[in-house]
Amino acid sequence: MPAPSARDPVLDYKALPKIELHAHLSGSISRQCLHELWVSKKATGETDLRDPLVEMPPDKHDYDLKTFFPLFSSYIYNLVNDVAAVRYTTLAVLRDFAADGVVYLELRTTPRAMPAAGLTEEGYVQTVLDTIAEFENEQGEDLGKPEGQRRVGLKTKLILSIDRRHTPTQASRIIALARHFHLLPEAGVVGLDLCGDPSVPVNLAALTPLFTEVHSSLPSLALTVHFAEAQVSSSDAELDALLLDWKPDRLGHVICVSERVKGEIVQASRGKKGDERGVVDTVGLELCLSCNVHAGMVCGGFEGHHFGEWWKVQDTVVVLSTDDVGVFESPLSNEYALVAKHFGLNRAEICTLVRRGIDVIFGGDKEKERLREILWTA
Ligand SMILES: CNc1ncnc2c1ncn2[C@@H]1O[C@H](COP(=O)(O)O)[C@@H](O)[C@H]1O
Repeated sequence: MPAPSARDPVLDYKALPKIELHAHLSGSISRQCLHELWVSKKATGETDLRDPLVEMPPDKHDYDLKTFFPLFSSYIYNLVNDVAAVRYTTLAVLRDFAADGVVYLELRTTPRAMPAAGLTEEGYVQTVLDTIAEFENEQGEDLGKPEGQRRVGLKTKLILSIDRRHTPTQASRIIALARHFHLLPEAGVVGLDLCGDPSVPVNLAALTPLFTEVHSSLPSLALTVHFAEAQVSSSDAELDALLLDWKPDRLGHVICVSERVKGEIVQASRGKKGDERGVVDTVGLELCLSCNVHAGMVCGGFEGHHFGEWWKVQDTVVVLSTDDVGVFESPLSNEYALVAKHFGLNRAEICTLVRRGIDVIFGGDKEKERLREILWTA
């Protein structure tokens, strides 16, 4: 669809309908939402944590890989610790993405049991899926509005994350959950992810057979992995196993890659054309500029980001993503503004960049069709 203001050379990045494919649920909760949750828990004596606005001061974005991961294990997970909190924060995250003009979201989250609240890992996933359904119903009411006042709705699918810290038993349980929820009629879960602190060694010997098995027995369940996020997680052994044995459909971050590995990525992408799995036919690269720059994961600021190297490569598809908008506070609309500013993309190139993302979503052909209709062509 052409943009309502197609002749205006200045793009309204918020109004631009966008695709977000790399967003961690717990990292996408805004400070304000965490604060509201804290206020209500404090009032009922349910928490003795510090105010999130003190713990994560507004405008502090320079979390590096050492200070970033403990935010979850030592703080956010202790605040978001029951069904009501998961529901409240998930709803807020969905509303924030929708308000920023995101029309298709693949949200990822690590299934987390909350024994004190009587919640199992399965119950956690069910709660997130129920909240997505609730949000979509809430949006549905918008369809009753007269034409011209309707928003294009946000459609959300879920990816289940396995953390590098997980034992093979935990990983097997999450794969089984993904399989279960993927096979339900609504198929709310569309993929698996490998995430977590890159400084934690990943147990490739144990995980590789698990991932290759699910890939071959349930090809429609797609796979994305955090790839070469830091030097310490970029050995040849790790990158070769992830890329060549696991055969992921998308790669997150892709920072510390040698020329040889870059060539392998392009080859893997070309190889997908004839891949009988056919979830996507090109490897997608989920690139998160603000996160990488603020966390000091790349050198040379925004201009030095490897987006500049990849976005014109025809054999792969780059999808701009936010990673953890709650922490780094750069919404997807701003990520597009940043690439326009630092890499000189014009209006047509931005629209093309967004539309190319359609090819690497995990959400199926019907959703691809909807996106082809609603994403701007110019
Ligand atoms: C710097 N970028 C990143 N690299 C690797 N893993 C990341 C991440 N950002 C977030 N996570 C992973 O996502 C979890 C929080 O969301 P969920 O509880 O799953 O919804 C974190 O604990 C971490 O394992």
